[in-house]
This record gives sequence, structure tokens and C-alpha cells, in this order.
Amino acid sequence: MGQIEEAKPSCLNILTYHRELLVSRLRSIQCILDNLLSCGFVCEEDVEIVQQTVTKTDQVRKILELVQCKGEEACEYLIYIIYKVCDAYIDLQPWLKEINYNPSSDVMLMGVVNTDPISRYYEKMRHEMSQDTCFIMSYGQREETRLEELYTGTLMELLNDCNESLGFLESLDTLLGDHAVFNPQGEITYVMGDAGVGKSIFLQKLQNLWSKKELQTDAIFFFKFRCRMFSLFKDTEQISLRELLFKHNCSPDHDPDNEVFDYILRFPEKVLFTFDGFDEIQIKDLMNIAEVVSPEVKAHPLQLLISLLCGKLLKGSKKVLTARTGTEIQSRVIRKKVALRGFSQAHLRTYIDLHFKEQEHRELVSVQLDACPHLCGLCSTPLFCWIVFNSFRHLHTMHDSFHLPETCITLTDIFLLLAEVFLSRSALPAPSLLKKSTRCASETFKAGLRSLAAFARLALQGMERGSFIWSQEEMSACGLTEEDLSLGFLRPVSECDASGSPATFEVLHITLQSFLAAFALVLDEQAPARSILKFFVECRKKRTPSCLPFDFCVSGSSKSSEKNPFATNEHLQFTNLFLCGLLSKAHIGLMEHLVSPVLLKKKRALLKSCLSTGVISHLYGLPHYDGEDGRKVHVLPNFLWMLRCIFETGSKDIAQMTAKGITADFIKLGYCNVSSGDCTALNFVLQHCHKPLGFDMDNNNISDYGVKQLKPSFCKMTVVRLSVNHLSDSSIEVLAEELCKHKVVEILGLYNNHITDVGAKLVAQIIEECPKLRVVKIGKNQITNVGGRYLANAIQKSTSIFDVGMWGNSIGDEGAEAFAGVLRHHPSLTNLSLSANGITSQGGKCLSEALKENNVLRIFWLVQNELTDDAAPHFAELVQANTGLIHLWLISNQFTVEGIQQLAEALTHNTALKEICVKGNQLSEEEEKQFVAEKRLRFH
Ligand SMILES: Nc1ncnc2c1ncn2[C@@H]1O[C@H](COP(=O)(O)OP(=O)(O)OP(=O)(O)O)[C@@H](O)[C@H]1O
Repeated sequence: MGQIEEAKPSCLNILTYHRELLVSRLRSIQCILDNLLSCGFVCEEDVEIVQQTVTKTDQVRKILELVQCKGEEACEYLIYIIYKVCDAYIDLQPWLKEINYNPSSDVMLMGVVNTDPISRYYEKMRHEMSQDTCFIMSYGQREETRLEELYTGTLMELLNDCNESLGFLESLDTLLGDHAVFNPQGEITYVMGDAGVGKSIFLQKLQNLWSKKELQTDAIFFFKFRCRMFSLFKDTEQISLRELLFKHNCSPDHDPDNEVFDYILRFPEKVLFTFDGFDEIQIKDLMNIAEVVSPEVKAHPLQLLISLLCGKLLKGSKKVLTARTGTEIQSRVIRKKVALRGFSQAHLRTYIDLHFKEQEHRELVSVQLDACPHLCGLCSTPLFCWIVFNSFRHLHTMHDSFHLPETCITLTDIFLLLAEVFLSRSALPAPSLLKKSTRCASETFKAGLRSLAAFARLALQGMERGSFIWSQEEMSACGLTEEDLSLGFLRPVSECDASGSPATFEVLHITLQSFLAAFALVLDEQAPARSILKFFVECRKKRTPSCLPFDFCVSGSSKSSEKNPFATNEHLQFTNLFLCGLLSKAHIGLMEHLVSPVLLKKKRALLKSCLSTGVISHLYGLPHYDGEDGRKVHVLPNFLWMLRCIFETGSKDIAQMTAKGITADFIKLGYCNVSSGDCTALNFVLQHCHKPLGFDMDNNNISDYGVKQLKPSFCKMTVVRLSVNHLSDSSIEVLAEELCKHKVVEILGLYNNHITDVGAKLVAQIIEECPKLRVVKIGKNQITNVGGRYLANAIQKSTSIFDVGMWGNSIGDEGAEAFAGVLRHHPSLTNLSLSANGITSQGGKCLSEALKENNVLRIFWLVQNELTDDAAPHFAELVQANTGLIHLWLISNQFTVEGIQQLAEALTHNTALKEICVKGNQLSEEEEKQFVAEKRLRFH
């Protein structure tokens, strides 16, 4: 060992030899001086001399002289400092490698303290981030819940740029990894989701993981922003990037030479940003948003934000951006997309256990949830779940008995519960006197009316002006007192004024602001009654949400400037929805205690007439087109809001009228962001529809709860398309029961769900018992040979079925054998896909032999299986013998040139077959060229 060390070049020589490089690259001199001083290699006077030297390079020269004078040990220690504090001396790390530096055992006994500003800043940032993120928002400001005690995983679906699923993100700490990146040039990880689905908490958890070094990333700086804060700046305000970063996040200490900012500019890839709520950004005049390309230039904060997001500033930095679903952002800046889908059943169970410490409460809540799938559907949105559970806990402790509302609970009910809990606080007796009482919601609301009205006024003003944050003065002007603040509706926004008290406040959650704004519209006795409809008018006027802010900044396009302050108008839609709920028949009893009955009646009548005319004109205005299966209509997202509002009113009349207005035979609701909760609203209208209807609900977030809600409507559905909707076997149970009872279904689409062999058996039952069923798509599920057999047996018995899609299961050769039975004599099957099912040549042989006897099948898909040349003679025979087949798909198997040769020869004997697609087999480009003469053998 000693010999090896002796053989090393001396550190003194190294410093002499590399002096020039060190002089130009060594920074963070203070850290070197601090360590040399504390180890006694230099004295205070030496330090002063160095510090008095004017230029950085001269300071380094002085240090080198000093340590070289002190000898080998001091020189080695200097190199060791560079080695240990690698973040600060990042530029010299390649040099250490080049000189093959390995610290000696002696020097390793010496301590190195990291006093470098960059490292100190990094530590400070972690510390502050950890403090800022360890608590989760809880009721009022009274209790504090630790994030780790309540945070529950949610469904985090990865999407590609066409919003197609790429599976689920298993664990949040891998978010920034390369998995599911569809655009490596993009720098933004875009996280989207509906109101209250947990986008902010997702970021909080991410920040918390980073602060504990548990996030898989090499980012050493983390800046977090809430987009709504950018609305607080005056139009004329100009700040620099440095101010934006350091004033609105953590600022570096003892950094006279701006080393931290310099480092950020030099190594942007070491910086991670999170921007929460892009949909909340107000852009008053898009035309004036100009890009900022220099980090030194002062600009409006919004310009800085947009320039950061577009990569004009700090190019290469990592960014996570959240926004409500529907806020589209150009794919070219997006690296990866995640859609938050809320709690699954299993998550909900975990959340119950975390939320309720008492076993009695856990059981009570579980039983009540199990009895009400609609409530479960609502509770799959974490915000609503949080409100329901907190209200349950509070009201259960306060009152003799409290149960969760059972059937037909609406969102308005949920937010009324929250308001009741908040208001009941002002009437709380001292804890020692706390005695269980009988619950009387109207009394609580009456007693708290003054405060409620003041909060509601504030919320409405905010909605009208498009602001979510208020100053103390604005709050007082609305009549809010100090005492009111403790109720819990508002919470302080982080910044404090000079006296240390919070300078600004916001509503606990933006959806609660929408609710309060709706309350203000109902309570207001001064404004003309018609003004309750103002947001309906506004929402109708507005165009579909688009990616305007980003359109502008990314492509520089000059779309017309729009007065619309928001990228989406969801919070206005929510206000309308709550208005419908508050003015519904179900809540007259409560509202009459708060508003004059005459005015209430007038407002109810106005709303009803507005909804009725709105529904008619909306349905009339939808784009209809005539297809093979009758008249089709593709609804727009507003249709869903309309349904939600109708459900919230609980009005049978309006539901009936809407059902009557549906003139199409086929409704396309694909990619409309339909959630399980929406299915109750859909069902509410559909129950008044008396004619058969086709429904395409593919690519939504319906889940098992939603299917349960749609149960009464399946009797009239001729087309049931529920592909890509997170359905498990329990949904198929509901479908089997209903579809077999009514026997009207013709098309069943269940592609890309979580169906296993258990569900496949139920689908087989549907196939057997529904005589009109023509098309079944059940690809990309989890069906094995067992399920494959059930399905094959059922299809064999069906005389109506002509199109079966089984792509992407794992039925293997045994399943293929069962389908060979189907192919042998099936009278009607014309299109069959068994692609991506792990079928080898053995299965291929069975299938091709069976198909020789069938001249009905037209299209046969066997893409992405494991067919080799062993299967080629059988397929060649098939091609020669069969005259029914028009397309044979054998893409991405393992045929070589010999196998393909056999197919090519056989093809010359068959004139009916239009093409055999053999792209992606094991042929070189040269080999493929041999077959150019046979044009029907396709390699592209
Ligand atoms: N993963 C989670 N675990 C536990 N609770 C959660 C989780 N996600 C959200 N919540 C609860 O739901 C509430 C609302 O979540 P959050 O504010 O993150 O929603 P959001 O998607 O940002 O909503 P919006 O788009 O309306 O701003 C949180 O305050 C928290 O109580």
C-alpha cells in the first residue's frame, strides 16, 4: 500500500504542473480558505492577504503559493478539499479524474467543512423545502396533519402526446426518469387532472421527497411556484430572473460574489422547477407577452415564467407543470405527460385507514361507502373525499348520530357539509362543556349567516375579477372580521407583511371559492335576480379552452388578444353547478331560512328557464352526422357540464326535456373526461330516454363505480363502448347482468381495461346470451388461455358475431387452439384479431389448418406473435386453399426469408387475397427486395 502511495506523483508537483488550469477554474475561494485555516495550514493573516488581492485569479495564485510553501501535506489537503466539496468545484471534477486522484489514507483523516455558498444554499433550500412541505392542508388552521400521515398514492397515468395510455407511474420518486418520455427535447413534465384530484399535493409530495433526497434526480436546486402568484404583480412591474428565484423562493446567504446565481446560469440542468396551476394564470393581453432571452434583463414576471417554460431562460432545467384537464399545452415543450386519476378502490381503503384512527369510524365509513357507489365515485376525487371524511368525523363527534348522506348525494351536498362544519365552529361551546346535541343544519347556517355572506361576497368578487388572493383591506371591505378568519374558509398565503401577520389570504380551495360565489349569487337581495345567470352567459360566450398562453409564447403566433383572463373557465362552471344545487328543490328548506322565499322562488324560476333553453339550444347546436348505424353526435365538454348542472338541480322536468332533445341514435362521449361521478348525472338524464341508443364512452375515467351508476341505463344501450376506462371484473359483472337481461346490445367495446379470466367468462356469457351482439373488442386486458377458451366457446355458439378483437392478451397456443375450433366452421365471423398473444408456430399451425375449411373470415390478425418458419408451410397451404381471406396480417413475427418465400409462392395461386403484411419479420432490407415482384406481400 505504502509503495503504491510512494509511486504517486507529488501533489506539490501536480499543483505546479496544472497551475494554469487551477487559476482559471478554481472558484469558491472562501471555502478553501476556511478549511486551510481550520486545519492550520494558513493563519488569519494569510487569509487576509488573499482576501485583499483584487482579482479572483490572483487570489488563486496566492493560495497556490501559500500551500506550496507549506509543503506536500498542505498541497494534498488543497486537492482533497476540491475532491470532497464536489458541487462547489464541479468544473474541476474532470481534472481530478484526469490526474487519477485518489485521496491517501492520511488526508482522509482530515475534516473538510463545506462553507461554499452553493452547498450552503442547497442545504438551506432542502431544509426550507422540508419545513414547507411536511404538513398537509387541514380543517381551518387548527389542526396540522403531517403529509406522511395522510398522503395516499393516487392513480398516475402516463400518456403519450396523443393522450393514449402508456401505463401507470408506479412511484412518484421516479417521475423525472426517462420512462414514458415521448419527446426528449421537451423539458416539461406535464401533470394534469380535474379539480381537487390532488395536483398540488402531488407537487408537495415531490418537493418533500426531494428535500429528503428520496427523489431520483440530480437536481440540486428546487424552485417552487404557484402560477396564481403571477397574477399578483402589477402590469408595470419588472423584475429580474434573480429576483424571481431568490425573492419568491429561498435566498442564498453569504454569497457576495453571486456564485449561486452564476452556478444556476451555468448548470441549468441542476435546477428543478415546479409550477402549480397553470390554468389559474391571468393573461390580460397576450399580444404583449414577449420572450425574455437574457437572464440579466428585467421583465414582467409573467414573461419570465413563460420564457422559463419555453426554455428561453435556463434552457435544460427540469420543469414540472400542473394544470386542470383541458388546459392544452403544445407537445413540443412537453417531455412527459401524467394524468392524475384520483383514488382507486385500494387507495380509498388506505385513505380511510389513514384518516380515521378509530376502528369504529373506519368500519362505519366503509359500510356506508360500500352501500353507495355514487359516493365512492365522488370520493375517488381526493378533495371531495377529504371533505366528506372530515365532515363525517366532525359531525359524528358533535352530534348524537351522523351518517353520510346515502343515495343521490351531490357536490353541493358535500360543500354544504363543509360549510356547516366551518360555521358550527363559531357556535362551539368550550371543549369541557362539549355535549352531543341533535344536528340542525339550518340553525347552524342561520347563526353563521353574517360570516357566510361576507365570505361569499369576497369569493364572488374574486370570481368576477378573476382573483384568488385578497388583502386584509379587501377582506374587511366585505365585512369579514378577525374572528371570521378562524372559521377555516380562508388560509394565509405564505408572504407576511412588515408586522409578521399574513398580508394576503386565499380560499382554502378554489372549488370552495366557486361554491361560496354561488352562495353569494343566491343570497344577494340587492342585485337584480337575473344576475344569478351571469356566469352561464359568460361560459356560453367563451370558446373551448385552448392553449393560448403557450401557443403564443411557443410558436410566437399572434392569435387575437382575448379579454378572457383564464386559460380555462372551470371555476365558473363550478359556480354554475353549485348555483343549480343551492337552488334545487332539495335545498329549499335550508335556503328559505337564509333568503326571502319570494326572491328564492324567482331565482329558481329564472334558473330553470335558463337551463331549459340552454339545454335545447345546446343539443340543437351539436354537430350531428349520419353514419351506417344511424344519426351520430359527438358531444363537447360543455355537454358534460350541462348534465352535471341538471343532476345538481335534481329536476325531473329538465332531465326529461333533455332526454327528449337527444335526437341522435349514437352519442360519442369519447375523450370527454367523463368521471365515475358523472355517470350518475348521465344516468339521471338517460332514465328518461325511451329509445335505444349507442354510447361510445371510450377513453374516459369511468371506473367500476361509474359502471355501477350506469346500471339502469344499460337496458337501452345498443352500443356499449367502455374501452380504456380502468374497469375491473366487477364492472363486467354488472354488464353481464344487465346486458343479458335486456339483450339489446350489438357492440361491446372493452379494450384496454383490467379484465381477467373471471371477466372473460362473464363476457362469454354476454356473447352467448345476447343474440344481436355483432362486435366484441376485449384486447389489451389480462386474459390467459383459460379466458380465451371461455370466449372461443361462446363465439362458436353465436351466430350474430362478426368482429372479435383479442389483441394484446396472453391466450397462447392453448387459446389459439380453442379459436381454431371457432375458425373451423363459424358462419359469420369475418374479422378476428389474435395479435400479441404469445402464439407460437404450434398455435399458428392449428389456426391455419382450421382456417382452410372456412371461407367466411375476411381479415385475420396475427401480428406480434412468435410464429417462425415452422409455421410457414401451414400458412402457405392456407393461402393456397382459402378463397375467403382478403387480408392476412403477420407483421412482427419471426419468419425468415425461407418462410416468406413459401408465402410468396402460395400467394401466386390465390387471387382473392389482397395482401399479406409481413413487415418486421427477420429479413434484411436486401432480402426483402427479393419479393418486389409480388406486390401483395407487403413489407411497409
Ligand atoms: N394523494 C393524496 N393523499 C391524501 N390527500 C390528498 C391527496 N391528494 C389530494 N388530497 C386532498 O385533497 C385536497 C385537494 O387536493 P389538491 O389541492 O392537491 O387538488 P388540485 O388537483 O390541486 O385541485 P385544483 O385543480 O382545484 O387546484 C388536498 O388538500 C388534500 O386534502
